[in-house]
Amino acid sequence: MSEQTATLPSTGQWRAVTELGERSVDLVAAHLDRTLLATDFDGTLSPIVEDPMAARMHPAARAALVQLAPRVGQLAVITGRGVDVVRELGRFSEEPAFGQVLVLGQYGQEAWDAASGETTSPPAPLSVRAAKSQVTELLAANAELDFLSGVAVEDKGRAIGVHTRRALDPAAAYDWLREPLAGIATEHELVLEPGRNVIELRSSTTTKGEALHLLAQRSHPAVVVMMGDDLGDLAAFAAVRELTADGVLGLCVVAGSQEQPAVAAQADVLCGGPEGVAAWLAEVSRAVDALPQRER
Ligand SMILES: O=P(O)(O)OC[C@H]1O[C@H](O[C@H]2O[C@H](CO)[C@@H](O)[C@H](O)[C@H]2O)[C@H](O)[C@@H](O)[C@@H]1O
Repeated sequence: MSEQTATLPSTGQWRAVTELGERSVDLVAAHLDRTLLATDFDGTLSPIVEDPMAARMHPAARAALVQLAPRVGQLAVITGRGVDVVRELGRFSEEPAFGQVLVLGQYGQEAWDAASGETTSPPAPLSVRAAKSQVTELLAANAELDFLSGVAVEDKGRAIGVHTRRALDPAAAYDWLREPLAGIATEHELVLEPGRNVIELRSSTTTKGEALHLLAQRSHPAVVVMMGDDLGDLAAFAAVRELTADGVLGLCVVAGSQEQPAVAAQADVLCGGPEGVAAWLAEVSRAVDALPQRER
């Protein structure tokens, strides 16, 4: 990690880390109608909370996106969540400004297109059911281990998330669970996806990087922005660099956190949490408003 990314900006602040990052606000504002603005949900738009179902988009991020969404080339949410859940938590259907948003869920396995109202969701393999039973048995069989108390299983249909945030000792629970969960994943040919206080066992090998490439093929953007905070976003940040090599202006905006410090190394723009992401989006929105009418 460079010196630039070693220190996180304070909550609600952001800092340019690269030369492109320095120009990020003006670049996106100037090319807004040819920008693919892609974002992760949890930890990026939505502050991390203990109960996954209590996650909500930060009001300042929502306000900025409502301003930008009707004018941006394509707004897309690429998330580990299922599309139905993220639609509900993000209240995307309620807001007319989000009428063109695309949501790619479960790392690109599911899709919801707000414009057509169409949801694509292939059937979930049965192996996930069997894996869930084994995880439940594993937790029950080790109930005497105090540090595991509070571990919760999230059923996402085609994946399960084993959450340690509310465990008595989150770090100990996470470390202990890694090996048996890896064994269960291998047995059922599932992918092990580590994240912030969560270990997911998922049935697809698709990545957020592949999802971002598909979006770019569809919208032919001049600028691609990916905003994320977690290990699952690294593939999308790598895709931004690949698209940059193909001549697109690619920007990685990282919602920095103490929980996942290594992700900061990918940043062109490093933000102090989702509040910092909201501040960067708000600045882009102000820069768009400041442009002469004919350039918007
Ligand atoms: O790709 P994302 O949109 O970032 O989704 C990744 C996972 O996010 C959720 O878990 C995370 O957020 C929770 C709510 O703030 C938090 O309690 C948990 O510790 C985090 O890992 C979600 O529950 C998972 O299904 C997503 O895959």
